[in-house]
Amino acid sequence: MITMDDIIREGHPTLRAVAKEVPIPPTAEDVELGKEMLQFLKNSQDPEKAEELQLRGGVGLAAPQLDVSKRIIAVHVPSVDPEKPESGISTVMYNPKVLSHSVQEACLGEGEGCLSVDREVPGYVVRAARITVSYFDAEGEKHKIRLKNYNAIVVQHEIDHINGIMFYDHIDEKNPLQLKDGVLVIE
Ligand SMILES: O=CN(O)CCNC(=O)c1cccc(Cl)c1Cl
Ligand code: NI
Repeated sequence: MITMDDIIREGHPTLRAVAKEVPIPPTAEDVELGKEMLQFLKNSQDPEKAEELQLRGGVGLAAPQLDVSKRIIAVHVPSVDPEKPESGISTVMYNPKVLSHSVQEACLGEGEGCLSVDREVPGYVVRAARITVSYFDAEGEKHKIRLKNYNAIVVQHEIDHINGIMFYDHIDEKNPLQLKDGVLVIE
């Protein structure tokens, strides 16, 4: 079971490496890793489990954060609206790839955080508001999905990790809370 002890922190070189594509269909080992990554996210969002296991909450996780330099990410974003269950996303993506993205940009009003960063880094992380992503699932099936708003932001944060990019790389150091016109602020 993955706990905080398995998560490497900034300064570890694996966080700055470009991770390698995995064979498709994924190996049993890579399937198991994906399952454990998704379970970690669910545990981290369960108040009792998070307390018991001392987990920081997360909506996404990338294999490099576990010192595994492979292009595997997990996302578990609960739908905020029970009427629209499809508004959340819960899946493991093997070799995810952004095929296209909107010109429209967006950011989270409260900024971003990262389990590999043990400090608050204030500032807007401006990303594409909508993305089209292709990826393979645990069975080796190819998917092509369109994401927007919070789901799109989270998947971009994770795909950054497999490319050695940290969220604060996107923050304008001189004006971290400066916002260009037209950037959608997601609350
Ligand atoms: O790479 C994944 N993590 O570091 C897990 C912890 N961070 C989050 O859950 C998180 C928090 C805020 C905004 C975004 Cl986009 C994300 Cl992803
Ligand atoms: Ni992160």
